[in-house]
Amino acid sequence: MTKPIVAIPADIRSLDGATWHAVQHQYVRAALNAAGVMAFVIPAFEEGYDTDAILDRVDGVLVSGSASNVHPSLYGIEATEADGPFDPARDATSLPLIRRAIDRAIPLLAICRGIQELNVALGGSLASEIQEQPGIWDHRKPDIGDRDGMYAIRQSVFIKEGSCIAGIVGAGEIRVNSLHRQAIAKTAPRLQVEATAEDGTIEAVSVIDAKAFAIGVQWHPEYWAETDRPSNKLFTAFGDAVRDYAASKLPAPPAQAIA
Ligand SMILES: N[C@@H](CCC(=O)NCCCC(=O)O)C(=O)O
Repeated sequence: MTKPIVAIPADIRSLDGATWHAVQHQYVRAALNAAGVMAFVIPAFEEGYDTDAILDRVDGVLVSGSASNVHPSLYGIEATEADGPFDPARDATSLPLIRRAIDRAIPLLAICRGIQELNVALGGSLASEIQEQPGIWDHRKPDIGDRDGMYAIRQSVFIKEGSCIAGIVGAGEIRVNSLHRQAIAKTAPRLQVEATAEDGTIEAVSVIDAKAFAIGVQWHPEYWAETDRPSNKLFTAFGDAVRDYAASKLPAPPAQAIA
């Protein structure tokens, strides 16, 4: 069997006066080296998308982090300038992709902006500038020039006993990185909380009654997926689910001819 393929929805970025559909290398690298799957970058369009045409051709969906925020109008809040930056094309692409992947039992791993999109896609809401709330830590990207420093593992997360992630990395404390200023506020009805930080911030969720792997994490397992044990286990489990889904689509072998 050839390698299964995961779709990674792109961000819209401007570079050299041109518009790019972009995905950071760390997601593609983790998909290939830790999950053992190929990745297709899915362009981001505000209109005219055929979500099922994409999902017909892939075996999983990996929703990446990004500096942009989900538009607040998508969870019933009027946006201000301070809620940005926005990426309406990514919102319009990834939210339906998430909903349909869950409906179709296609494995889904949603990271950072991805867990926020998963929550909004299923009817939840987000809190902004969480570090300004009493008792909430500063979860933002550290002000450090090099990427290993930005993505350094520096925070504890507590995985709930009996959760899906506990079945992959074990229950209890793991150490993770953190690069976000928003977090889940109202948890979508179809999501269960799998892990929290010490300050109560929701760090991981799974889809209740999902027929396939359907997990969101607020941290970045992709960055250290080749070297950090919990990060590697998450990506390996995602890869296994993607392989199982790909195998389930193969035609049944022909019945043995009776001699
Ligand atoms: N809206 C989010 C975005 C969180 C996120 O995905 N962070 C990754 C940052 C990647 C980068 O800056 O390159 C928020 O909560 O801030």
